[in-house]
Amino acid sequence: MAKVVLVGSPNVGKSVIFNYLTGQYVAVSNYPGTTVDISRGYSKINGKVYEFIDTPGMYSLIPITEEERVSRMLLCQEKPDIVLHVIDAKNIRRMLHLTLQLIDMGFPVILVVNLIDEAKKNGIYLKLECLSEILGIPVIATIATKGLGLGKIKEEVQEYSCGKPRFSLLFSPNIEQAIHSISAKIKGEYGLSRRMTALLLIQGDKILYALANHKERAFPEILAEVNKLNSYYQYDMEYVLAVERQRAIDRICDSVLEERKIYSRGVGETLSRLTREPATGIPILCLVIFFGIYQFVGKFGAGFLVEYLDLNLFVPYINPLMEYYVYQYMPWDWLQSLIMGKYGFFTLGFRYAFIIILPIVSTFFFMFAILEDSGYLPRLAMLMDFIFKKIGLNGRAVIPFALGLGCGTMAVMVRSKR
Ligand SMILES: Nc1nc2c(ncn2[C@@H]2O[C@H](COP(=O)(O)OP(=O)(O)OP(=O)(O)O)[C@@H](O)[C@H]2O)c(=O)[nH]1
Ligand SMILES: [Mg+2]
Repeated sequence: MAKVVLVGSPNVGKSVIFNYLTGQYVAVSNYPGTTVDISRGYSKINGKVYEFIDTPGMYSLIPITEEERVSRMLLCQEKPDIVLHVIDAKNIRRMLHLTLQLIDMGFPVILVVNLIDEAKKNGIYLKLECLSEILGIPVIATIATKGLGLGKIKEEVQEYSCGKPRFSLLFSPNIEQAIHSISAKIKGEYGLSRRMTALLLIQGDKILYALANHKERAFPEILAEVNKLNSYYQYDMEYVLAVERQRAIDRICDSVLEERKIYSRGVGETLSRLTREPATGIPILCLVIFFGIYQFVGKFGAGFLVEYLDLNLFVPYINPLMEYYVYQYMPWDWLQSLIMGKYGFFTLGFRYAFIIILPIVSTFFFMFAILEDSGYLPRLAMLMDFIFKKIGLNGRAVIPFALGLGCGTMAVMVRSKR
């Protein structure tokens, strides 16, 4: 069965596409890091069954987060027949880094340029045939949320014959020289092309170092080559390679980015900027906490609704009805106290769940859904990033941190889900 893996940066629409291709449902949200583990699904295209695999978002092949490690391991171990690299059309300059790395890894890549609608809103138009021509791989434009272009992915998947991509990025001569001599010394199997294995070793990839140390007899010589190359440069090799790759990407983008009209900022864009910048973002955060959480969840949900349900529903109707039926038809004292006693099933269980927990949880999730779907949470994460960086975390930690003030279990659950 042919295996198709969806990879790409966080929040580019991989899971929306996966859901369409397989008819399954995996969580989709506008918060990066929604998918934290791999999901598998199957789809029949023209009578042939394909296995599709959704992966957690990854920015680069050199993993920093646990999610990136999962995706990288999957790519190396599962030997996919096709890799669907899903990218955000708005940020093509940043996104093509991974495309070039995937090509260097030796994978048959199909490039899915998603969020075309958002790119257009930002005045970004792309000549995708030209991009496909330069890279020598199929390039498909999609708007996943509207289902546009997704049928084309199925067509390309079944038609894709793994030819050699036309584009091959050549680094500076001394780097190419080091890649050449390290590749020649590599004898082990790592699920990557030799070139990519050498490139990762040059960049000091820890996972590969540990494996190569174990597998390669010539590891000391490989290490000597890496150190020699490092000594030519002032910066670490990951940075040097990224800069060289970026130059190549900029050249590609010069012929692919059709026009870049700067429209006057819409209301959405202005709001987005205001929520991200500390001078305005922190007062907005205070307003969200005061009105959204304190007034709406605290005063309205936990105060007004709780009291309203108790005084207008339970006290006049449900309590007397329950008392009547229980005392009338249940003659046993123990059963009466089990249901209606001070700590009874009705008194403490049902009544508390209905009049206390339900209004609080409903108003909280209602408010949370608004914050999530409006796109406020990723902006809050960006706003908080500079504070959290000081304690070795990033802005995304704001959610489990805030939840942890109320309930440790929730915080741990959210952390492990995102
Ligand atoms: N406007 C627009 N929004 C999109 C498009 N595709 C996906 N989205 C939205 O982008 C957000 C992210 O989608 P996901 O499918 O969760 O992204 P993902 O790549 O799986 O993200 P991670 O699991 O975090 O790696 C969701 O809010 C989607 O509704 C698109 O083509 N246009
Ligand atoms: Mg996802």
